[in-house]
Amino acid sequence: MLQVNDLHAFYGRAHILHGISLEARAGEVVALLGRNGAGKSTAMKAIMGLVPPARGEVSFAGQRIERLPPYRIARLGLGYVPEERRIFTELSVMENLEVGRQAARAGVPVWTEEKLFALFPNLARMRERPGGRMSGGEQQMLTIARTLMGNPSCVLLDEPSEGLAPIIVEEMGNSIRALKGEGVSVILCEQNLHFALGVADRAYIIEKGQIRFGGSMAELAANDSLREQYLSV
Ligand SMILES: Nc1ncnc2c1ncn2[C@@H]1O[C@H](COP(=O)(O)OP(=O)(O)OP(=O)(O)O)[C@@H](O)[C@H]1O
Repeated sequence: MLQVNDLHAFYGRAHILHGISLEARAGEVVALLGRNGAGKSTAMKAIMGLVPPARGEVSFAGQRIERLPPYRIARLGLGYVPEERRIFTELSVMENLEVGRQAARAGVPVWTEEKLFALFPNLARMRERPGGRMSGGEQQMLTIARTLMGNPSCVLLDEPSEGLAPIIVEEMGNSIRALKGEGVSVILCEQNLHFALGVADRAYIIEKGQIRFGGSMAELAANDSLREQYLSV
């Protein structure tokens, strides 16, 4: 589905990603874990072409994408939800969703507003509400729902649980598990190991722009020293 091989990226002259390699298979939820500033967001931006990769390969749905502009990558069916929620505050929930609509893609789940409301029941109760009058958690769900309106086969979620109340974090976890149930692949950046353990099939740990671990959640849960060394727990 998505394969990253030896990816390097810079901000100006600052070398941030030092050759990361990772993959997400079809229908898999993969967590990219690491402390503040480890390079998680940059990895997602480099995959999406928002920070042009200096070296390395990214393949998505059988195609090389590391030289494509972000809008072409998105049109291939790779969705991206950045850390900062970018909803349209003046537009209603329904209108925000409409903005994300793309044509159906063969072999990929097709989303309608009603199907999304089943995934995010909170949103169903506020269809006409302007985005600016929603809580942070609701806005986060709306951003993910809008991305799904593009019928992606894989979505990159940058810290979906960040800043959310515990009950909303739980709902977010349910929604991500349901997404997987629909066959959508998910790669999520997280600092919250507990959240990742509840939703992901596999994890990578990134530190100083390098992958230090790749394995199952069970391996990670069993390895205290790994968690102490690289994660804020
Ligand atoms: N626009 C930028 N220009 C220059 N340096 C940046 C920029 N954005 C991030 N960095 C630096 O790149 C490194 C990796 O940042 P990145 O945002 O990818 O980390 P992260 O693991 O996602 O952490 P966080 O959860 O805090 O966003 C950090 O040292 C950060 O200071």
